Amino acid sequence: MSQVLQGSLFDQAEEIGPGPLAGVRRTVLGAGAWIDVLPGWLRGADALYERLAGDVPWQAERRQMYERMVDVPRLLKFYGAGRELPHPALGAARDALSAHYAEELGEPFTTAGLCFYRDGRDSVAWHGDRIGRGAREDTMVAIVSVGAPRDLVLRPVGGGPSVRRALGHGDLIVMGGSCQRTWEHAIPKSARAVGPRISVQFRPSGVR
Ligand SMILES: O=C(O)CCC(=O)C(=O)O
Ligand SMILES: [Fe+2]
Repeated sequence: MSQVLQGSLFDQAEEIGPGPLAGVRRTVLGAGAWIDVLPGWLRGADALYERLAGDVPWQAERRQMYERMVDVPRLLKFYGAGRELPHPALGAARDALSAHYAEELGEPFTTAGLCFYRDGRDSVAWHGDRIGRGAREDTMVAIVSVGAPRDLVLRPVGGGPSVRRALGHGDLIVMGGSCQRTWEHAIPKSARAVGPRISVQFRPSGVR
């Protein structure tokens, strides 16, 4: 077993890679939206966290917010279709998801967006992934999380009860159906001392 895995309470797997998808559980959110969740899908998640934290050329970005330029509160790296991913386990995960959802999605997952939440101050504000086709069409966004758990919260556009899932340590969540149009999602800031988390979002081409 590699040095990096020793002392891990969560994940003693020697191989880094996706497990079977048979255990994935669907929750129907309503308005044509659903989420599929499979805790601990990615084996060796602690080791993968270490590799991605160290190897990915993370980028700090600034974005216009009204009149001001502000720091994006997380680090980012986007891999477009056909680009080599920073660890082979991510390609294996993408391909396993593409195979599992082939019939329902009708196209493969092709891109990988990576986010690095350094601590509880890093976050993603409420949004749907609507830069591309997700604004008009049903689609899927599959997210694998490594590192410490952070809450992903979903709420219906226009109000209603929210849905919360703590994601880390190799957990999978897939947002599907109308989820990007009819629901919003966020990773809220946390006042608690939370460890770092990396998420990998797989999307079909043209969804962003
Ligand atoms: O980190 C996550 O799990 C969510 C990221 C997200 O919603 C996005 O990048 O669009
Ligand atoms: Fe998103």
